[in-house]
Amino acid sequence: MGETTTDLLITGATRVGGLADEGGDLLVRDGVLLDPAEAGRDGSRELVRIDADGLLAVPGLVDLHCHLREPGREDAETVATGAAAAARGGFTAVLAMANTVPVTDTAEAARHVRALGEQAGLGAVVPIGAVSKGLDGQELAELGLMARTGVRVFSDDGHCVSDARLMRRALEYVRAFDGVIAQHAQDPRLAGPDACCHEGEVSGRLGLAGWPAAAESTIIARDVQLAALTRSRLHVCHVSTAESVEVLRWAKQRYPQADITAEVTPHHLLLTTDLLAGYDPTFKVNPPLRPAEDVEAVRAALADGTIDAVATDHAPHARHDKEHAFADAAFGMVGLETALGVVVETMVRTGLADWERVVEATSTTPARIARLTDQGRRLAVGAPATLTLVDPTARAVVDAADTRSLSRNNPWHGRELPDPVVATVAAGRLTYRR
Ligand SMILES: NC(=O)N[C@@H](CC(=O)O)C(=O)O
Repeated sequence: MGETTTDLLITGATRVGGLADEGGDLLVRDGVLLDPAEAGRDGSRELVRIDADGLLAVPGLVDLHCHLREPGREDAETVATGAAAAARGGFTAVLAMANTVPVTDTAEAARHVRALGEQAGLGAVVPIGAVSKGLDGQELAELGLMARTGVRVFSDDGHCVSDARLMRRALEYVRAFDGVIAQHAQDPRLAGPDACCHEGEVSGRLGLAGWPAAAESTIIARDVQLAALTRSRLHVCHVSTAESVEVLRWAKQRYPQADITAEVTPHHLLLTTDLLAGYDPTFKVNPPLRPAEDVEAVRAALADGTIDAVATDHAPHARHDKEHAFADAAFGMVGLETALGVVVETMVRTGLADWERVVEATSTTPARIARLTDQGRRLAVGAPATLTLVDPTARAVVDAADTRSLSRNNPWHGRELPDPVVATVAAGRLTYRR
């Protein structure tokens, strides 16, 4: 962050992250946290104050998994609008999935996404590199060249790396530069090409083709063993079933030499497959919404650390891709602006997790998985001024039209949820203020 002439003084916040003893005032200058006693000492600097009495100050949120659609589908989202939605959601860094047009499968494509994020200036936009060229699951993409531009997370998300040999080679390859393979675990051979929801009682009643839960957990069972074999880093995207949780719990114990992590989305923490009864394609998502037993299992897994992190899988879609008969509509739902609210609703209000665990799951741990050294840091003097101010009690009714995203495929529309994010500061810059 460059030199500025304005300081930001945040007063009265409660810091989460074992630092309450350092007091609630925070002084931000040139992208760094300073001793608040310095505030106002240098008369040449302007001082902007934020009264944060009653608020929590947490390290800025980091999203391991979102779709920003640029290049190629700027009608659904751009890096700038996605970054604005992220800032409003309390995020100071987001990782942008590779399934753009063209795919982020070269060093140049990765540099382009990063540069678009820098232009937007609303927090870090970090490219995820494709595992396979064109996401076609056949040949490895330029993993090493992308790594040289700073890419550490590789994923074919939207597609499973279903070929076990390619998956093994990808895991072996990324070890050289401490990369991680983020897998969309779903065996494409276990369901037909028409699968559009969870296979079970609801899909049977509605006459829709489904994916069995086993399509997810069987791939995870394979991949954790490949991670152990290669002593590499595996991250499992959007875990959605009870069996997947059981496999992960076993694998983390069984293979301490492997570095296995997993994420869950906000929507899989709260929404169930019953919502499909009205055939509303807003609720069509991949992996699909599951029965209540699965929702309960992923919540418990997030609480006990079997699932390490929350990631949004923000998947904006233009109206003309989403407003179709259920079977024909695009998969995905937006989620950046509501993510923390859903986590508070499902984990904090239920007593399953405290704010320390929320900070771990939404900031510290995702930053570590993505190797972002200037994110997820304790809010202490000398650390990067990258933080989110949170009102732990505020609630609001979600309005899909009230958004910084270009898309409206919002499954929370009309629902009352916690509305915690009051302000976001990314590398010293106020990127959102309510
Ligand atoms: N998560 C989704 O439902 N959609 C994702 C990709 C995908 O996983 O299909 C998208 O890019 O739209």
